[in-house]
Amino acid sequence: MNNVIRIGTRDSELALWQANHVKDLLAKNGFESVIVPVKSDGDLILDKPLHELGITGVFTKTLDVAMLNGTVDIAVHSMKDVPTKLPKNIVKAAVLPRANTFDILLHKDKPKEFAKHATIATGSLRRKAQWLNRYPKHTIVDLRGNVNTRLEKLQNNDWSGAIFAAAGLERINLKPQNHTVLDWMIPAPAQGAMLVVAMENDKSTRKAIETLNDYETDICTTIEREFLSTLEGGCTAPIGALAVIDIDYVTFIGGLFSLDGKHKVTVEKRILIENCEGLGALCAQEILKEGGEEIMIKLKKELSL
Ligand SMILES: NCc1[nH]cc(CCC(=O)O)c1CC(=O)O
Repeated sequence: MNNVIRIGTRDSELALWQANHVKDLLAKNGFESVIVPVKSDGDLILDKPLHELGITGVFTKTLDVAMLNGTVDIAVHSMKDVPTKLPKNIVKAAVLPRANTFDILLHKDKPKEFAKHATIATGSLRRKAQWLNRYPKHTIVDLRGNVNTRLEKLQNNDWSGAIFAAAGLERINLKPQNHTVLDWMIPAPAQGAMLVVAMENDKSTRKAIETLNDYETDICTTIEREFLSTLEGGCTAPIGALAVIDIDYVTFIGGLFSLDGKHKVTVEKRILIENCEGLGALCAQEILKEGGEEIMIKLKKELSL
């Protein structure tokens, strides 16, 4: 490594905030770094097809390529966007302390009761399935784009509300007036956590980045992502998982939903942290046994996973 760590990031407001956050934390620990926004896949050329390098993530592939090409030393990601299997030669260098894990609903009308025929916007199958499970008569419309784009679309449509990750809104300093924290909705595995990845053989960079690792967030997100990978759901399937540590215990809740929200299987466990190895896989196995297998088979057909 040259002494200045090059931080690769996408150029959305949220991504830039996260990269700058890592830069600040590194500075506190005595490491100099510089932000390198990586724009589009267009100008990134590799000598092998992406799948041969194990690159699969829609949100992360641009930065993976930049790292493999040596344009940047590390990449900062919203951890929930990162496929559970990292590309060849790229490793987890640190998991940062977690922010708010919950989803929130932003709505135009007063919170009270949701109208019988509310229309809720979200592009996430996990959010859609859980919303329809709770409010079967509501309509879900698709909403995509980065956080700013989605907020704009909410303003310009007559939807009752739209669902966001609280962490994303808080990071770009948006505190909307009418909102409801959806504490009943199981978040995406690793929601609210940031992952810093580096090249496996870049020992000196990894040593610097490791100083940022948060032990508890690392444990919790490992369990959640193990749950996800055991279910073989990928990052788009309607699967939620949340592990929380209090003192010596970890409490895990995981759920698998059918796309229409009609079927759900959930699992909840509380165990001593020292016994938590394999907890994610164990809970996934339980889900599969208790009806999850049928949901997964149907899902894989519907999503062509
Ligand atoms: N897939 C988009 C995405 N990736 C990470 C965040 C927010 C930060 C986080 O959840 O950790 C968001 C926005 C959202 O889900 O509303």
